[in-house]
Amino acid sequence: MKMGENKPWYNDQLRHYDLEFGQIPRLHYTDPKIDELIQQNKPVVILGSDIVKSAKNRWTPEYLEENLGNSGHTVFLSKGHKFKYYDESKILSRTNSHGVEFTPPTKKIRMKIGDFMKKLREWKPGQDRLYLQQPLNNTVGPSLVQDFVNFNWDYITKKQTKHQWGPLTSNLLLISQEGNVTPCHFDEQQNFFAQLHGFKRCILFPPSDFECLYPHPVYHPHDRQSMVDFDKPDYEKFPNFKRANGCETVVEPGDVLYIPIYWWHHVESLMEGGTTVSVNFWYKSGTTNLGYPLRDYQKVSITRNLEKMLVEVLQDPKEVGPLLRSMILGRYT
Ligand SMILES: CC[C@@H](CC(=O)C(=O)O)C(=O)O
Ligand SMILES: [Zn+2]
Repeated sequence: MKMGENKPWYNDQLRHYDLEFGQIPRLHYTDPKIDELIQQNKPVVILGSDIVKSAKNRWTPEYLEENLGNSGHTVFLSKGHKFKYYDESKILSRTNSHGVEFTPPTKKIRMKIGDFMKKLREWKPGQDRLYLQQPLNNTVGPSLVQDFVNFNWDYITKKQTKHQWGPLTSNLLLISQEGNVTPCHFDEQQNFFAQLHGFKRCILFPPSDFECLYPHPVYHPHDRQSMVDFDKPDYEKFPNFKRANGCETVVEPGDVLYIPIYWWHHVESLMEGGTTVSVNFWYKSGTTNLGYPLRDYQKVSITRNLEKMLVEVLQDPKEVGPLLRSMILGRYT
């Protein structure tokens, strides 16, 4: 079905990209195919579950303003609609002493929820955009704690156990201004991404699209982020981007999207769709029993470890390319 038909949004609320995307399966939570897909490390949208029923459409921006607590939260500011993540610890690292100039694309500040909501209400085009991204912790108000306790932890924990995931590491609360984009990246955790208010378009690519999405080097602050600007792809620098095999869905309140570990994902709050609220559940991956042939995400993990070791031992990132070329050209190619 074309995106947007018989749906509470319109196609022109979706940003336009050069690629065509398949559809991520959307299955009722009782469908056994869900476990098959999770086992295969493939994405699926879980429908009609009560996983976050206690927060679905209840965690509205106004309710959160009342109940999130007054301790101040992490807010990112951006000049444009993109909020590209960067690892602050890698800005100052030694390997960057080789003149890798890095200007953070967003500003990270702490803001009280009341100020954040006021800024959202008064926002004018041309002003910095805002995105609140705060791990849920014990500073939230009692009403939110109750809602959180009332998530369907039985269902979630059963999935975690059945698929031998590691421990839950965090739940990131996301309050996004309409139209904001989190550009394409992958995480090294399993993720149940729950949509609570408003609509978000999620475009996912398999780990095997590594060669099409050109991640920054591991030592770079934008490690795990794609170098390709989806709004204006540079096909000279990134020719394989046109071969990327994306699939997409628009998550609605109550939907839970399984974003498998090492899967690339681009997330956008629909334009003119109002403020959106999501919460994710990040799990460490379980112990990897290496079966052969290796899975695509296992190969990505191996290349990352290799890259880290080479940068560490060579010290100068500019030596990694020549060394790898001399090692493989004419011998493994
Ligand atoms: C972190 C922000 C992003 C979600 C995501 O990347 C994740 O849950 O891993 C989004 O919703 O804008
Ligand atoms: Zn992510």
